[in-house]
This record gives sequence, C-alpha cells and structure tokens, in this order.
Amino acid sequence: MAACYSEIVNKMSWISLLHRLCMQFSNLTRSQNGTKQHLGFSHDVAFGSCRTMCFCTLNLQDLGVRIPRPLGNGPSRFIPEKEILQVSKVDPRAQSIFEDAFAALGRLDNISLVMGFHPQYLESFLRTQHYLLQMDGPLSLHYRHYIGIMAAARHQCSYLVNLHVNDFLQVGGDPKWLNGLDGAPQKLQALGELNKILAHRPWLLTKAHIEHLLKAEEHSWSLAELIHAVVLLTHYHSLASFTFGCGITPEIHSDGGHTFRPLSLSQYCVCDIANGNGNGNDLEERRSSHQVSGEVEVLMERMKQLQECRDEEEASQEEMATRFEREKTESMLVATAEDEECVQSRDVSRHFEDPSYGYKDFSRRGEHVPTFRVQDYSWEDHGYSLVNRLYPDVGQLLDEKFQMAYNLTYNTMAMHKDVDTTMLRRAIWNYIHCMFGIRYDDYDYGEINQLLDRSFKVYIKTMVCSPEKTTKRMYESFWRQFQHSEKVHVNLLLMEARMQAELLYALRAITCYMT
Ligand SMILES: CC(C)C[C@H](N)C(=O)O
Repeated sequence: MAACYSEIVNKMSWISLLHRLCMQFSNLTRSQNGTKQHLGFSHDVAFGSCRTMCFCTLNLQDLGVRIPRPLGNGPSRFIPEKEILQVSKVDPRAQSIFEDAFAALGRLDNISLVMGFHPQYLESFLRTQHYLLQMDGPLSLHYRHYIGIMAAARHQCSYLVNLHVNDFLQVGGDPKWLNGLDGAPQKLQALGELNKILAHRPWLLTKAHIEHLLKAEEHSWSLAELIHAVVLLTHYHSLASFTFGCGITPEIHSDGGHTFRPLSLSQYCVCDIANGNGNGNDLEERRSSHQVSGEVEVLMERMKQLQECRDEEEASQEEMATRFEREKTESMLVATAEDEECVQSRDVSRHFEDPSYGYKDFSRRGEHVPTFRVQDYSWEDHGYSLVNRLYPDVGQLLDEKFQMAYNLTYNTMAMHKDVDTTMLRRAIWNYIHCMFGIRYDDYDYGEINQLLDRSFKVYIKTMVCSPEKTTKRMYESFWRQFQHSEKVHVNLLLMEARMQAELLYALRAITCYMT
C-alpha cells in the first residue's frame, strides 16, 4: 500500500509539473491583446489540466494521500514570476525557443525561463548545451551527465546536481556512482583533481595534470574525451554561477521544489496556489528609487568622462601594467558574502572529495595569482582552433556564444535609451578576467574602479568565486535602478567570462602538453 501511495504521490508531482508548464505556456500563448494563439499548448489545455488536477487532488486527499505543492514563486527567488513570464508574451522569438526546448527535452527548466529575457543568447546557449549533452561526441551520455554532476557539486549547486542526477539515471547510468566519486570508475575519479583546480584556482593547472589523465594506462583519457570533459566542467561551473546569481529555484518535481505541508486553502483556488499566484509575493516591493536616484546618471556621466579622457591622454605601458596588477590584487581582497541565506537542500558534497578546497581558503591569505597575458594565449587565436580540431563544431558553438554574450546590447541603461554601453560591459568582462589573472595589455584597468562600485564588485566576486554564497540582498544591493533583465544580462557576461577564463587555462595546459 505504501509503495502504491508513493507512486501516486510521485505521479502527482509530475501532474503538478505538467500543470505548471501548462500554466506557463498558457501565459506564454496569450498575446498582448489577450487573444489566444495556436501553439502546442493553449490556455484551454492548461485550464483543463488545472481542473483535472483539482479533481484528482480532491479525490486523492479524500484517500488520505499527501499532495505535493510547489514551493517558491516561479523560476527565480530574486525576480517576480510575472516579469519573467511577461517576456515570452511580448517576444515571439523567446516563445518559439521555449517551445523548441520543451519539444527537445520534455521540460522547460527555470534557467531557460530566466535566460528568456535574452532570447538571442538563449538560443545560442541551448544549441551549445544540446550539442555537448546529446549529439555525437567523444564521451558516452552517462559520462556527460556525471561530469555535469561533479562540476555542479563543486559549487554545491543542488539545482544542477538534481537535474543531472535525473538525466544520468534516465540514460542508464549506474545508481551506485551517485553514492560518491568513490563509486564511479577510476577514470572519472581521476578527473576530480582537474574539476577542483579548474573551479577554484585554474591558474595552477599545468601540463603535468594533463599528462596524468592522458597517460593513466587502462584508465586513461583520450585527448578528444578530455576536451569534451573540460568543456563540460567549465560549462557547469559557470552555469552554477548563473544559477546562484539569478536565484534560480528548484524545478517543481525536484528536491526543494515542492512540499507536502498543507496550506490553508480557504481563500485560494488550488490552481492559483500551484501557479504560485496565491500568496501575494508577486506584489514584491519595487526597489525604493528615491534613495538611489541619480545612480544611473552618475554612471553615465563617468562613462562620458572616461571616453573623453581616453581620447586625450594615453598612459604608458608600465603604468597600464601597474593598474592591472593593482586591480588584480584588490579583487583578491574583495570580501564575498557572509553565510546567511545560503540554500542547500541536498548533500552534494559526497560527489567530490576535499570539500574544504574552496576559493576562500586562499583569497583571504591573498594568494598571488600569476598574470596570464592574452597576447600569449587567447581564445580567438589558440583555444578556439584547439577545441575545434579535437571536438569538431564545439569551438564554433562556443565562439558564437562568447561573442553573443560579449556583444549583446539593447543600448539601454535602466530607463535611459540610446546609450552606448560598450565601456561598461567591457569593464565587467575584463574585471572577471582580471580576477583570474588574465590581462589585455591594451585595456586600462583604471576604468574598472570608475565604473564598478563596491556592492557590484562584491556581487561579482561572490557569484564567480563562491556562487553558493550569493544572497538576495546582494542581488538587490547593486544597480538598484536597473531592470531585472539587465541584471540577468550581467549574469550572462559573468558566466561566459568565467567559462572562457577557465577554458583558457585548461587549453593552455593541454597545448603545453602537446608541444
Ligand atoms: C548590462 C547592461 C548595462 C546592459 C545594457 N542594458 C545594454 O543593453 O547594453
């Protein structure tokens, strides 16, 4: 009987997932003037499912079955659900990407919904991810998901771990491997060290690490497999940053996505509760603009002044180098968040050894990060072709995705239109690379201090170095007048810059090994 109940409950969580998706799609399918469009999911279908659900719920409840209900309000803890759904209502491109993603995977995850603010980028992101996980490639499917789990677990990202645990099992992965890295084949265990270094101190990678993996006799990796693994590791480290940086909530059917605690149903329809519209959190207070008014204008003024100075005087090479070193050292000392509010619903530490090896262990001591000169090894001139040679098409896909993130602009700054934001976006990208010791010798790092204020730097540092410590307060305290979509935009820059930085170190080590 117990088994039978748990089966029903399991089904119910799927029904509720389906219902949620239907509601989401019903929201997506309603166009601005309220007329319905003919898509795979219509409001009627959603409404039908909702009614079925109410019906099921009541009957099952009569039988004494515990009914799961969603926790949280939509895809992000930081962004009101309505705002996220609004995007796809007004942007047909986002809508069609969502449909394709749903058709390909049978799900539409919260990451995609939040990335939907930037459909052009989302398309490139999903294309790459689909290629890495599902298309022909050196690694078997269960290896790919396991590597995703290992990478996400480094940052205690239970959201991504859960997603890939499900995928891993679905493609026939051995459940025993999920008990910990010890339970996985030696070949994967050997990847643990690379995972750890890449995630926290990629500058320490040497060709010896690569050699260790490629020459391990019967457990050795081929070069092509290693490239595939490196791309997956860096993809999931940076996606963990995005997940925490945007406060992505667990999928409804995952751990932490639902609860069995009953809610007072008196004033709400069950469908409203399931849709997250029942508890009034959507009426989230708008950011109090009077305290921060002028913030955007000050920033725009600084950009203008810097542009003018740029045209006037040029600093010497030595001065430019000093400015980089100063910014790099300072970035090491920016404190990341306190431990408050960290949400962890599943013990993921068992997936990797040495959980103590995190960023904080050395940043406080002010470890010296060596300088990596982009003239010596860059993505465009070196990394790209190495990846493309060993794992065809992936270099191209990554390149498109990097460019997309780097060049994405709507020429807006909060409420201002027609603004050239290149300087600000460059400062963000270069600051992240600077934290990793990567230097562009034609960039004046003095600009960073003019454009990125302290609370923004704390957010960036936390999100890139210890993403699991990102808090809602941190998200709210930087750029208070900017739109949520702009903060998601910032997250895309951070995520891609981080991925490229890790990749540069890994690929440079591989190149050293090969030559
Ligand atoms: C990250 C933001 C400053 C981006 C800006 N809204 C733009 O469209 O360029």
